[in-house]
Amino acid sequence: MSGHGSPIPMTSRRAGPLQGVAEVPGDKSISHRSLILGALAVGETRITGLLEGEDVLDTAKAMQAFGADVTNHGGGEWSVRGVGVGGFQEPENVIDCGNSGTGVRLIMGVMATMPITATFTGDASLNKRPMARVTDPLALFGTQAVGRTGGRLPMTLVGTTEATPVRYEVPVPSAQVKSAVLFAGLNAPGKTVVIEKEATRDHTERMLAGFGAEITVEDTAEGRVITLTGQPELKPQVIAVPRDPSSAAFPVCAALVTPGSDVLVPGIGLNPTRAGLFTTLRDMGADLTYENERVEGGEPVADLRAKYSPNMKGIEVPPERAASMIDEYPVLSVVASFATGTTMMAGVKELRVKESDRIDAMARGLRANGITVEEGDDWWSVEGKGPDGVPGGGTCESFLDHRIAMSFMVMGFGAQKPVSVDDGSPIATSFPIFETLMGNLGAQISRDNA
Ligand SMILES: O=C(O)C1=C[C@@H](OP(=O)(O)O)[C@@H](O)[C@H](O)C1
Ligand SMILES: C=C(OP(=O)(O)O)C(=O)O
Repeated sequence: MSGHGSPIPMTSRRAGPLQGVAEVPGDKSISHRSLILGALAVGETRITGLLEGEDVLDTAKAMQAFGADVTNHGGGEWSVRGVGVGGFQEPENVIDCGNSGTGVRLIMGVMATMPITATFTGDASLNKRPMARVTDPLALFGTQAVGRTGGRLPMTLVGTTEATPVRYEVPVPSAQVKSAVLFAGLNAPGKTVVIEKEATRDHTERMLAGFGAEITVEDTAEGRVITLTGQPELKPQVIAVPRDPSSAAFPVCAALVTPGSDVLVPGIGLNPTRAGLFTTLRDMGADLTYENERVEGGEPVADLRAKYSPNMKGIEVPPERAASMIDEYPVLSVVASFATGTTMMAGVKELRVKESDRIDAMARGLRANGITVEEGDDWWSVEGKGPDGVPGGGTCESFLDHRIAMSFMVMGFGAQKPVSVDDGSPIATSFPIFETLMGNLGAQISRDNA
């Protein structure tokens, strides 16, 4: 859990080129779902490459509290002995999901249609985030929720004993909301239907099918229509978690803005619902290539090669691409600072309800480093200073948000003066080896404020 220890100030500065191979950790979204679906299967699911970041470790603890048997065998190998759909026991204590929106929202969905009561909490960041987007559709199944004003954590959910399946059109582009409804539908008899107007990451659909659930996805005029048949027996799986494209974004973007760099980031999942950043960087003129393209575990995968790219141009990022790169806008805004011209990012209101208000957090930090930023409710734009024109020299607040902290570290590698963050401790939620990995490529990060 982040935010419970002392803050870790960090500073990054220009050093030589970044070179070498960056083996980023396992995908966070798939790691959460591997533990949760493993806990709902009958028998033992084995997982390799699990992300051992704080967010996922909190989900592992939660699955244990609900009665699954979760074992860490070391070296990223885990096993989960599940209790079957509907089989969770009532936890004896409050479930603390730390910094993780994905963890808390998915787990709320799972327990919502079981005859148990559970209370959820998180850190200062998670306890500010909206939960009604999940508890509203869960109420349609018959689940009751009582939380703080505005639908905030801590919050108690009383699972329903008589779930009826629902048909729900997700009002915001959110894979967490979609997944919570599908997971609740698992223990409702009959067909639960979820409709999303814009496609969001589809790991839940793919993994439910992999665990043996009956699930169909249709592209219609209404949007993506997902139909799940409730009360399946889920079969335990052997899962190799692919490396996280959202973590790969950091060494990739660092290489693009650091003179002389050439970095290989192997084995990155390029599921189209996740790969929007890489398309955008290529549209900007980044020297980013896909090598050794292949299919692994049913997902497209490639080795990414990123080289210093002094000729990038600002672009208008297509709003319809937002969901496929939603966590990557902070680091994209850093790359945009090193491009020529303006980068416009629209249709991104969801950025305001992440671990921090990411438009506000980035705008403040970018301005502190000499960059001009404009913003509206659901858009923002960054004026590029060119490859060698980013002043730097600022200290930025990370607002308990790992992606804000890592983005400003990337800025410092290419800026004229060092860039600092007040607290890099949240980086451990999703990318615990970030400092070591960047250091091995030749980057300079120190634990102090310049
Ligand atoms: O389902 C998931 O694993 C995630 C969904 C996204 O959140 P939203 O559903 O709030 O868009 C994303 O930002 C988060 O990092 C992971
Ligand atoms: C938004 C994120 O995570 P979560 O919603 O799970 O806290 C993220 O990792 O960028």
